[in-house]
Amino acid sequence: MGDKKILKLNSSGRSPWYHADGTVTKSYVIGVAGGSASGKTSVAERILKNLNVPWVVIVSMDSFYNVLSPEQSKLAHENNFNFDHPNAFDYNALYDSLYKLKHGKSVNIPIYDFSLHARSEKTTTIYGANVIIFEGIYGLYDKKIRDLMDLKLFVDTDADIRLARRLQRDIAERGRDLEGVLQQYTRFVKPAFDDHIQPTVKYADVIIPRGLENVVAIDLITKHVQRELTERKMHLRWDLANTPVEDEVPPDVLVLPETNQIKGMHTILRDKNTPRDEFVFYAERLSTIIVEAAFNLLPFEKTTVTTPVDAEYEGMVFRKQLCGVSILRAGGTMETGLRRVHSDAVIGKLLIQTDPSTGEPQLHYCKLPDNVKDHQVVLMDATIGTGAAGLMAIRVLLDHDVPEDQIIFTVFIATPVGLNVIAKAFPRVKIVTSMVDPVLSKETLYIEPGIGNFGDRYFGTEDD
Ligand SMILES: Nc1ncnc2c1ncn2[C@@H]1O[C@H](COP(=O)(O)OP(=O)(O)O)[C@@H](O)[C@H]1O
Ligand SMILES: Nc1ccn([C@@H]2O[C@H](COP(=O)(O)O)[C@@H](O)[C@H]2O)c(=O)n1
Ligand SMILES: [Mg+2]
Repeated sequence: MGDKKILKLNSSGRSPWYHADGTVTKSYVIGVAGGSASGKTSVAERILKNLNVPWVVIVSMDSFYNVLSPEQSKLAHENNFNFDHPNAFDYNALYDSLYKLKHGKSVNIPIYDFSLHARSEKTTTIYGANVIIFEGIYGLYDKKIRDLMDLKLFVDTDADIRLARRLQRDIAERGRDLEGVLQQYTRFVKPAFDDHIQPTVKYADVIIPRGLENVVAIDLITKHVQRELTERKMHLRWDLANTPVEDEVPPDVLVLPETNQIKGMHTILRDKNTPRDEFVFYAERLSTIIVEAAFNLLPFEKTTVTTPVDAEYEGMVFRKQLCGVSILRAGGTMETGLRRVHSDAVIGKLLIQTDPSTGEPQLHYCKLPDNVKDHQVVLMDATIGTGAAGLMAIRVLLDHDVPEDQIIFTVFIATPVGLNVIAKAFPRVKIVTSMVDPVLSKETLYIEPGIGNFGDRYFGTEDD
């Protein structure tokens, strides 16, 4: 079994947008170059904040410094290694990572430790992105890397201010002393800037004089990127205040017919006074019906069997492998239903937690069978509210090479807004829900009338 643990994702989310013809809307890549301590990292962070769109990541060139030999490491600790020469970086690894990210694949980015002059043990896993902000002194140096960029920026800050800031920062944050910073600066940093970094300004689309202070330039850049994202239809937000509300259920979503039986089960499940054992019974009964409906969408083949009276019966058989993937915890409530319908199904699990204040999802745990791509996947959650957790779960499945049309997403309740978010991003994923609830509260992100916290009611953890 493939077992990945993602400790913390230090970005504001992720996912490129997949189309019905299998093509991907590539991530929007912004390159930020400039001298050391010109404000590249600060500008990248400010753009990320001001953009206010989901799934923006910053990739720093520092993560791609070449690994030093013991001799080079010794020189580095004596401030005698040239970290400012263009050859100090691994451009191939950098290109591979940016290319993968731009095309919706996940990457592990090393985290650099300036005190050790080495990559730390930790890496950050990034699952694709809408916007990638790539920053570093040689951000615009390599042609192949430049060609991945949609927007190229150069931060232009006076040399004396750069030196003053570098002194302060490197002493406070990078374990250096005054003498060492000055020695490194005069010997390597300044000449490299003049000879190699400053000349890359010619590749920039926009020069930002004074970096972070230049509020007007940052504002113009932010607006430009937002416009570009809107044109590429990558403007979906988790902040529902700015999300256009869509009342219509997308045409391809399968909503179970509202029979008395379904309505009766919903009545029991939605009633806050329903005791837990009854809740569990009806949740499992309803999940069985939902999974049965999902099964009808799976590919069956014709087959012939012989009956006990030696007659032939022309029937249908499901020959594919089935994997149920529950979005923990609430998706686990559908597992019994899945097993009742198909006892051979293997189960995968994703722990995705949504920040209640922003509605933004984070992937914390991922356990999927190694060959998940060869399975028909029934993705299970209790509800689709904003659609954020579902989007991330689908993104993770695609990243494990599960074709989009091999995924069926099953839930008890969905909102029109969440259904639209998912259907637009992943039009070939089939969605099955037993009911659609009209309201998703913009304040609390609760579904109304809703069922309450499905996981808590099912697992009996309401008082935890
Ligand atoms: N406009 C600014 N005013 C004051 N300090 C700044 C400004 N911009 C950046 N800094 C500080 O200067 C240092 C260098 O900025 P940073 O963004 O790390 O530059 P770079 O990534 O280009 O090396 C950091 O300590 C940062 O907090
Ligand atoms: N081990 C290292 C690696 C790099 N540097 C210096 O960092 C500068 C690049 O980072 P910025 O955030 O300042 O762009 C570069 O000028 C190197 O001199 C280092 O000191 N030690
Ligand atoms: Mg920096």
